[in-house]
Amino acid sequence: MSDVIRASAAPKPVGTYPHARRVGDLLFLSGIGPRDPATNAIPGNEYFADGRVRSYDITTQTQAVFANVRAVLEASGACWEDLVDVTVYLTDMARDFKAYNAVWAEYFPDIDTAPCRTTLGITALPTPIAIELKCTAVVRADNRQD
Ligand SMILES: O=C(O)C/C=C/C(=O)C(=O)O
Repeated sequence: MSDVIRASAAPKPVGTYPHARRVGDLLFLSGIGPRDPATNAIPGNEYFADGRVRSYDITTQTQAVFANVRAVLEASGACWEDLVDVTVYLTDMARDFKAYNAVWAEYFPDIDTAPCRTTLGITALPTPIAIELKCTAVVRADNRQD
């Protein structure tokens, strides 16, 4: 038995999958990117006239994806500190790792409370984004809403 989470403050999924599923204390988030929840625009992207991405700002996208993760956590009755495992997908590891890693350090300054992390370089994501996160959280007992 699991609870389906739909987060109104997070970008609409691009397919038939929920923002998250809660199974007991475990919370599994779907992969999520930096799309703006209100406009669906991708922050930090600039485009050619034909719609291809001309340039992007990985710092802006990393901050935006963290905001989206936070929105899903909050809609699930969880919080930032509940994150235990994060897989990060980057479409250009060589270009973007350093800047993304610096934003990560701002959001998770303390190694003793930061979630586990794995960063993977991949060739493409379903929308023209440069970063996507796949997160798992354990909702603390004093934070549970049921
Ligand atoms: O949220 C996005 O912009 C793109 C992410 C999509 C997926 O993770 C997916 O379709 O599985």
